[in-house]
Amino acid sequence: MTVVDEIPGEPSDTRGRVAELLALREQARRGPSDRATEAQHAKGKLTARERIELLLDPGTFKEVEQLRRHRATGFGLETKKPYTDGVITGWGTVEGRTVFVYAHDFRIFGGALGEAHATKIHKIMDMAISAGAPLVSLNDGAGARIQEGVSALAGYGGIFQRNTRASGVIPQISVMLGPCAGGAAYSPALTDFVFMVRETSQMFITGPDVVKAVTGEEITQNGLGGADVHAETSGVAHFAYDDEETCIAEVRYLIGMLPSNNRENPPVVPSDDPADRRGDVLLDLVPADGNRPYDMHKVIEELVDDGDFLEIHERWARNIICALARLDGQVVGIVANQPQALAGVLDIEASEKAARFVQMCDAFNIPIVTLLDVPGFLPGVDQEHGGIIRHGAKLLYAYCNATVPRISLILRKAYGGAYIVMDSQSIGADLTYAWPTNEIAVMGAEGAANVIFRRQIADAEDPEAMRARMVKEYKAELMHPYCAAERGLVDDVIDPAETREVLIASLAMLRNKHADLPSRKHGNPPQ
Ligand SMILES: CC(C)(COP(=O)(O)OP(=O)(O)OC[C@H]1O[C@@H](n2cnc3c(N)ncnc32)[C@H](O)[C@@H]1OP(=O)(O)O)[C@@H](O)C(=O)NCCC(=O)NCCSC(=O)CC(=O)O
Repeated sequence: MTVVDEIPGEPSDTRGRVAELLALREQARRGPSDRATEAQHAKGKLTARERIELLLDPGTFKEVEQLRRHRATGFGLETKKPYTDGVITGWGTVEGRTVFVYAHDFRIFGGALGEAHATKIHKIMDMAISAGAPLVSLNDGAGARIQEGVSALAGYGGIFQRNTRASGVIPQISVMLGPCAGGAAYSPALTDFVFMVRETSQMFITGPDVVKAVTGEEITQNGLGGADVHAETSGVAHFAYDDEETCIAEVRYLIGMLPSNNRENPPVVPSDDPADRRGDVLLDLVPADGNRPYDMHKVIEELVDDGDFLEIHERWARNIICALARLDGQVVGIVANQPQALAGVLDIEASEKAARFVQMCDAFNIPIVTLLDVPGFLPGVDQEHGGIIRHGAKLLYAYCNATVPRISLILRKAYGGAYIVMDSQSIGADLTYAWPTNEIAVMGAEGAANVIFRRQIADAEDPEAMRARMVKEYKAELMHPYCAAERGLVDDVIDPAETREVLIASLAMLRNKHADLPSRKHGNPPQ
């Protein structure tokens, strides 16, 4: 196919030229063939343009480089030069705010990335960075375009470099809507959020065939890198949905919670939910007995505007909850231990999950509210050998580095290192509150008594009675909020029913907080 073949006749005037342009545009818009579109639909997938229509406000999409074609030769490429080169790029709006987008067109070379395709993506990324607006990638591509060899690989490099440069400057959201292998999987890993759709999207560095050849393991594409695997086991995906429509609707919802760039604050949505609404239900929701589990989701629901929150990494590392929500219309990031999963302990995965979330909130001017009910870090050989020290340090580092408003509330227990890590006053929380059920201590009473009263217990006539007495004494002496309150380590002990009002008043006070870190190229965070 040549350009000349496609231009009808010899247009002699401007109207003729415009007709020619419209014909070319229509050809680019339609894509390769109806058969290819039917094949895409038959796989349960939408086309790139249908996806863009779902993502953006109706009629707002402005396409860039629609008439771009590759100039590669060899392997028959010189006769196959489709417009767009397999990726549709441009911008539009989501709820009236500018958003940039690129979408692989699987109908063209399986959405595989060649040189022209890559440079289109580079351009749209540069535009998004310059304009200070979020970038959404709708991924459905087979990785590097094999026929273009090293040029395709270099094209990926340019994307990765821009992803990294844009990190913390504009929100970057990757939506996985097809098989994404090799190079196609690295870019999403560099972005802020990864969305996947069950059954139709996969991410892996090497596919099942290579895995079988190298390790002998037999596995399906979904078993290796499907949405559930990445949302529950690897943590690569933040969100997983059953269909593309729901997935893209949730992307729009997320964008509504984020600022356009790191120089703006997140959008405020006025709320009818009264700022001083009491939460008496909290008095029964959280048992005073520190060993009894409860669902922290219900606490969050009670505190935030209209009970509405968006949980990130909902099914990975469930012992910690990370969510975006609004308090009196202002977006906040909530980090909360979940006593219902592994007693809310901090382990390797929970530390990694929360560290990335805290970092994201800090980058995008989202105040952080931390709800503590944590028995400590998870002991065990697996955890130690897996590097709990450096993974736990990631969370510590993220909090210590965060300059956004930070408020922490200790609901019940807060023991040892986990207490310090979860945004204690000593690592820079702006305000710390405690409920009367709070217990801040180096460790739980039983463990503490066994260590510090070991001799008295061993020498006693009735060791068990002595142990019980010592535990009781330790609890009475240390395990209540007033030790911390007396030392100024919590700013106030509050009635749980007043928590929403206290948080909202504290956030209002901190709205104009400004803090600078020491001048440096960048820190060297634990990895
Ligand atoms: C992505 C797939 C699972 C999709 O399978 P499907 O059965 O749905 O579709 P399909 O195989 O018919 O492919 C659709 C069309 O896309 C073409 N096609 C597929 N992969 C291509 C590629 N990488 N480069 C160029 N064209 C490619 C096919 O030839 C076909 O063209 P036509 O329609 O003309 O017949 C499979 O195509 C696949 O495994 N592709 C190879 C993936 C890969 O190894 N990529 C390189 C990664 S390495 C990399 O990126 C760098 C690195 O990290 O090392």
